[in-house]
Amino acid sequence: MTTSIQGTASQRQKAAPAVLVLEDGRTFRGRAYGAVGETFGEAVFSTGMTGYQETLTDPSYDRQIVVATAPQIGNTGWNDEDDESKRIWVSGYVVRDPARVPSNWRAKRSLDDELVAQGVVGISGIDTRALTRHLRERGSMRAGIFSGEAIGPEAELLARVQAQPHMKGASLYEEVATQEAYVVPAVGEKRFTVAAIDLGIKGMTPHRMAERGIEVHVLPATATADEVYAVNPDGVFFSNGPGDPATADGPVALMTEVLERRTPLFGICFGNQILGRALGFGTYKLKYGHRGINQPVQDRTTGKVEVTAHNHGFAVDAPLDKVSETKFGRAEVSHVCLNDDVVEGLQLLDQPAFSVQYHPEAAAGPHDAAYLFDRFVSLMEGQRA
Ligand SMILES: NC(=O)CC[C@H](N)C(=O)O
Repeated sequence: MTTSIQGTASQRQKAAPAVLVLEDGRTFRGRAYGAVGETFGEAVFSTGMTGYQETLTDPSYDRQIVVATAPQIGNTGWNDEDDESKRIWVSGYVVRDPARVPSNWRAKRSLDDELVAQGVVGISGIDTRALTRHLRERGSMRAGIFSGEAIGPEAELLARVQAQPHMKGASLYEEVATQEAYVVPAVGEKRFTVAAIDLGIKGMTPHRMAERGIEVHVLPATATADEVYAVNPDGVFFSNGPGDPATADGPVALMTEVLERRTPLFGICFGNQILGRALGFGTYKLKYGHRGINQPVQDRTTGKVEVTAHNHGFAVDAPLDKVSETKFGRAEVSHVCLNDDVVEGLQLLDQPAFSVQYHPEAAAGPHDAAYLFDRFVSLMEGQRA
């Protein structure tokens, strides 16, 4: 049977006018979507055709206004199963054509209603193709969405957007990470224990480990090495997370201790950038980043190409064409994005540690990269042997 939800929140609010103001002065006028009010963040575009529920609840999107390039959003409503964390983290949502009647067997409410319930301000009815081309040409930039009574004179709105902090230099992981440690039990027989440092972890990540017999101890971003080793881990994991990796000095110091102890290590996204830094590489901000679920990546260790899920605005600056000597031995770029040659993975050759810039947990996204969790298991098995 199909559940359909009639009468969305924007219909109830009679779609108040709304405006998106970019920091370079470009504006887009549309209608309120979700909560009515105002919000600020870095405007970025995501090319995923599906998976908006996972995108909106991914903590790595903290303080970002996400533009959906897919023109129709909300068609499958909102369910009680696909959240990647406890709440929506995007600071704003920009869509072209919201579903008037969402329909899916798992839907419990409309996306619009969920945005209202969580107080997330959005805008609909704008030319998202023109906006995306603008961001691609000029780069991701600060923006504000104003709707209803929040719409004031444009010069004032622009001045407020321009007064917002930049994403470069933003330290955000502590504001999204858990305060309390918790355990995700292994599914079936327990084979390994992993300490997972939560810098904005997505729910699917411990789940992908748990289904491989791993008991996952998720620890706060501020965990110390003593707290990590108190769980007696076979491996340590560093999660994805929001903000500029150049600010993550605490996690870099913790990872350095883990590397010194030669504990098997795996990092995803922010975790890859932290490994880059721990090895002595720099990080930099991409012009408009990679966000979507169809990005081609080559695993240079096997030559295979995989289609992968991405959400990153920063990247590691490491040489693609040679093995680097680091303080933890030889390191190489293991994965590269075939669209633009951005570093998508790192691996150490003299000790068990690796990371990827993209999302093998693939929520939402293709499952091509799930083998990386098996690689982590192999490293832990190797250490025991
Ligand atoms: N998903 C992530 O972990 C993102 C990492 C970092 N905040 C970036 O934008 O590059």
